[in-house]
Formats: sequence, structure tokens, C-alpha cells
Amino acid sequence: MKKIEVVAAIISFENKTFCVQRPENKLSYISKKFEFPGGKIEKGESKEQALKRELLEELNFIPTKIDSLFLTVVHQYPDFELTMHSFKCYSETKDIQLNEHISSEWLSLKDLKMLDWAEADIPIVNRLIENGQSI
Ligand SMILES: Nc1nc2c([nH]c(=O)n2[C@@H]2O[C@H](COP(=O)(O)OP(=O)(O)OP(=O)(O)O)[C@@H](O)[C@H]2O)c(=O)[nH]1
Repeated sequence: MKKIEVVAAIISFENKTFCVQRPENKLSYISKKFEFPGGKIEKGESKEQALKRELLEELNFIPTKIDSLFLTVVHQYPDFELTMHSFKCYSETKDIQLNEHISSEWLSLKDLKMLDWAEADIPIVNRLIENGQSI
């Protein structure tokens, strides 16, 4: 089974989280699903380098700060195994450009579950909500 390793950014601004919607895809389980921006780690890159590169490519965005690792999820999709490392990042604006995604939302933690997330993202969304409730 094919394995891919991906980094994803949980971008925050004023207690809202940035969620992006993927374009249509032949794989129905990721088509038009919501996710956190990011992508595959390329050969020779650190996770942080990959995250910065993907955020520039997808959003023309440079985070003001990137926290240490938030959560790594290993998820078995029908066609590949995904390892996804998520990092909390911070923005100074809500105005983020979309170069690849078809829509975006800034949501409070309590509203995150309203979106149709890629399955691998559910543990991240759950952890964000749990952590938020303990504050
Ligand atoms: N970036 C990102 N990818 C995710 C998330 N959840 C999830 O299942 N994935 C899956 O992880 C894979 C990431 O690949 P990608 O296509 O975004 O990465 P990329 O930009 O490097 O790919 P490409 O250069 O092949 O187009 C996709 O299959 C995507 O569906 C998520 O929250 N963020």
C-alpha cells in the first residue's frame, strides 16, 4: 500500500481556525472535503520547511509563528496510508488568499464539526475541541 507523509497547518486568528475546502477529486473520500492547508513533505525537507513551502504555494501565506507539533495522525484511506503531522500556526489577518482550494471558513472551535472534513482530520478536530474546552 502506498504511504504518504504530509504536514498540515491549523492557522488561528482571534480564536478562529482557518479551514479550507479541497477541489473535486476522483477519490470521492477526499473530493471537496475540508482540511487544514499543507501537503506532502518533499525529499530532504524538514516538516517545518515543508509547511512553510506549502503555505506559500497554496495561500501566499507566511505564519507569524509556528508551534511545536500538535498531533500526528496515521489514517488508512482505501488507496494509501496517510501520516499527517499538524502544527498550530498564527496569522495577523483573516485575509488569506486561496490558490488551490475552492472555499475557506474561519470557525470557532464549537463550529468546527459543522464541516465535512476529510476523515483523517477528525482526530485533529476532536483534539482541538477537547483542548479548547479545558481552557
Ligand atoms: N494538506 C492536507 N492534506 C490532507 C489533509 N487531510 C487529508 O486527508 N489530507 C490528504 O493528504 C494528501 C495531501 O496531499 P496534497 O495533494 O494536499 O499534497 P501536495 O500539495 O503536496 O500534492 P501534489 O503536489 O501531489 O498535488 C491528500 O491526499 C489529502 O487528501 C489535511 O488536513 N491537509
